[in-house]
Amino acid sequence: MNQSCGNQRIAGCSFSVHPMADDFVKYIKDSLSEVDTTKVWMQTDDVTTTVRGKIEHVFDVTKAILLHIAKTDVHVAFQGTFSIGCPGDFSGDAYMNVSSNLMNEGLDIRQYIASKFSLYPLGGGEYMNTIYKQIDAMKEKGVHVAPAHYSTRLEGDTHDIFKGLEEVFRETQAQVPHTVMTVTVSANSPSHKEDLNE
Ligand SMILES: Cc1ncc(C[n+]2csc(CCO)c2C)c(N)n1
Repeated sequence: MNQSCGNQRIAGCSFSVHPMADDFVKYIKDSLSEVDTTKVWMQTDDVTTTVRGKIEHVFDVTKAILLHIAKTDVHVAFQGTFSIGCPGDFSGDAYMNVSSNLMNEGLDIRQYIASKFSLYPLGGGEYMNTIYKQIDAMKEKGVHVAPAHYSTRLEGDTHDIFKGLEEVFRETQAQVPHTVMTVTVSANSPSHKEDLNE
């Protein structure tokens, strides 16, 4: 299958948001319709939404959907699987021949989140070195980094964390044929003592 267009491969994220509110359907539907998704291929079903396109737009859209819900102060969980180079994926040319300027940069709010991410560099050799290098790199990106079982915990502002995750994903995918990264986020949790909005 054709995985590339020009010299960029198609990336994607399959994700769910879970707003902890009685009217969760409205939170989900509003966020999906109000965020600008014109630069990604998008499909929603009862389990997840999948967005596919250039790396920068996949991260821009997923971050914007999370922020759109979190800015209302509702407690929301996000779970996403980012992937690039999947042998089964194919390129949607319309979404690769777009400019790199982001469609949702205007969401200029500070939102504290706690997060855990796991990186899976596939098809390369020294996968643990790649992972350790990227965890170390994360420590230079202005977010709090702590070890966790099977993942690495990140705490900080949503923009800083998503920027860090995008850089980790981008650098890893340049080194191995197939990269998968899972990300779990909790925003506005009653467990959070620190909140950058206050
Ligand atoms: C990002 C995202 N996409 C899809 C779902 C699945 N889902 C659960 S309730 C609902 C609205 C009613 O159809 C949908 C689409 C989700 N949770 N988060």
